[in-house]
Amino acid sequence: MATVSLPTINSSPSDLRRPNRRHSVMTSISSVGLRVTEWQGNLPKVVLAAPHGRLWPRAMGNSQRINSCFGLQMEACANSNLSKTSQVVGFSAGWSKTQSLYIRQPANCYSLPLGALLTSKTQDISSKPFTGDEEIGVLLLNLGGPETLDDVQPFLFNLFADPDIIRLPRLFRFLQKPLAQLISVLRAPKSKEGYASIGGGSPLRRITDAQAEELRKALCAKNVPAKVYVGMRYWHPFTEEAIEQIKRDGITKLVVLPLYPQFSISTSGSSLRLLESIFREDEYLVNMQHTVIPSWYQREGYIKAMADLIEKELGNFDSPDKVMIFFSAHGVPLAYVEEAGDPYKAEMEECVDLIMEELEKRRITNAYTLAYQSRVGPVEWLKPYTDDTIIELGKKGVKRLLAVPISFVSEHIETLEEIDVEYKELALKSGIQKWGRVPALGCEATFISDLADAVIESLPYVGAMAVSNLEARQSLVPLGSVEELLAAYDSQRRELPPPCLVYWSWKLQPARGFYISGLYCLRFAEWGRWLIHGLQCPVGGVVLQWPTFYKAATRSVLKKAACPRGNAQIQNPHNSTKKIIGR
Ligand SMILES: C=CC1=C(C)c2cc3[nH]c(cc4nc(cc5[nH]c(cc1n2)c(C)c5CCC(=O)O)C(CCC(=O)O)=C4C)c(C)c3C=C
Ligand SMILES: [Fe+2]
Repeated sequence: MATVSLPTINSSPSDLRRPNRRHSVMTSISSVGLRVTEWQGNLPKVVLAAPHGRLWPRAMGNSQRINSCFGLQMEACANSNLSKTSQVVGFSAGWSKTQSLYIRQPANCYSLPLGALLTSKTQDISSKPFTGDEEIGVLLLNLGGPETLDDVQPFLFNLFADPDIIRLPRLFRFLQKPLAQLISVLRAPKSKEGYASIGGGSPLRRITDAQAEELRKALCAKNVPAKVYVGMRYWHPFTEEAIEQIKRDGITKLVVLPLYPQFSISTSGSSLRLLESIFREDEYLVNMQHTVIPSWYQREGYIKAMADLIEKELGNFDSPDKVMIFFSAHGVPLAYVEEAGDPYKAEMEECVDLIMEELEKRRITNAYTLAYQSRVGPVEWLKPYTDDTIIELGKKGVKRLLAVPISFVSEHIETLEEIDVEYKELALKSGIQKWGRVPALGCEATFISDLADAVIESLPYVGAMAVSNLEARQSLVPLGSVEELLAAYDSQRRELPPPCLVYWSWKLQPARGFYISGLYCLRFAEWGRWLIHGLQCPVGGVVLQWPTFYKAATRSVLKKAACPRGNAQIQNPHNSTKKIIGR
């Protein structure tokens, strides 16, 4: 349990007009899924992202999920008189692989009163036009794609230069750009072939621009005039360009909406980290009120829109009920999920469950499966792989397959080339007789309207004061400012079991009498990496960073001590003092 101090927030009309960084921090605290569970004296104890029902095997399904919904509900009721001023927040951020960062409203809770709140909240807000001094902006974050074949290599360079895509140990970060240059040059020919086969470039910019325009119209129709911006991570229009435009337009309230339904460190996480660094350096942005909708795969509108598309495509098969529904998600390296705690896999599995539940309500009970595509490089990625699964299904005698791209809402190279060409060919070779593919959502009306609702529901929390109505807060989509979102994300990694003892002494006497002795300090750092934070050097007092040298040894010692993911108690070999390293 760690505590952080938060500034006291006093609300006044001028505070509301003039955005204040502290407000933004407070908003995010309320938005990322922190909530008061009990009172310590007159201070609320706020717990981050309580466990919620997810990933129950479908056979266990509904009853257990509903229990967890009631858990949320009961807490909400018990604490509905939350103070407007919070000064100390205790983080108790238990994290497991199947937990996600944010409190969310499982879709099958919509029939509960909490769900009713969600709907009425949206209506309340949208019936009042947003007028006055506020300039509302929505920033859509996306990956970006090369528009011509000449763009392919520099696009790939930008992608591989991102430390959230190729995650090097800190000591080797200086190699990031040379490595990105090398990999991008080596990969460019293969990628160019792919882009050439889909018309010479990625359609992503065109589609995302169209989505932005449709979202603007949908917001306007719901009485919320807003400007909608597109910020791409690896190609034009870059996020930095979008931010410049946001400043020129004098936006005072910004909703950040990644166009990835599920959160991953490598996609939304990377874009948010970039935003965090841009925000930090810019006076205007530091003071601009903002909030983030980190993932939205569980929204009813999105789930229904996906189910509509699947239902429609099933209709194109001769025996729709005999079709295997094949969800294919973009993969990530396994270490992202297993070591870095990326919620991507858990969110993906829950998303598939929710879509299948929606289909079941429509009496569509087809067999289905989920696999991961598009792996790059030599490391292990999330399994099962799409290609292996197709071959296996063919062997098992499956004859009809409907591919559903699930991690992305626009057509792009991985739907148009990888699924439509490569996987289809593989499927036909493997014995599948009829192949179909669900289109990406694009500008589908139900989907855009739901995105607009998500934005509208988030508006009261953009730079708002601490929220007094916890139930209302919980009925919203999960939100948070970039800064706090990431802080919460990181803090969860550091919630560790009790410490165990680790002792090392290390001596090195290289040439020229240079003498380093004593491993001094070891800690379990963010992203699940073991980092050694310094080697004491009696000669000259130099502190060296040595992240990888002891990694394997550390693991094995901690494993022996039955503390495989615990924090460590370090004994200084020079003076026998002990130090608990961790949070
Ligand atoms: C949820 C979506 C995505 C995740 C997760 C993701 C992770 C991820 N991707 C790479 C490497 C590449 N991705 C490439 C293209 C690409 N990736 C996504 C989405 C996700 N990536 C999209 C939508 C696109 C296509 C954009 C377009 O131009 O249409 C590419 C380039 C294409 C190619 O050469 O295959 C690479 C490379 C990694 C390493 C990664 C996780 C660590
Ligand atoms: Fe990718």
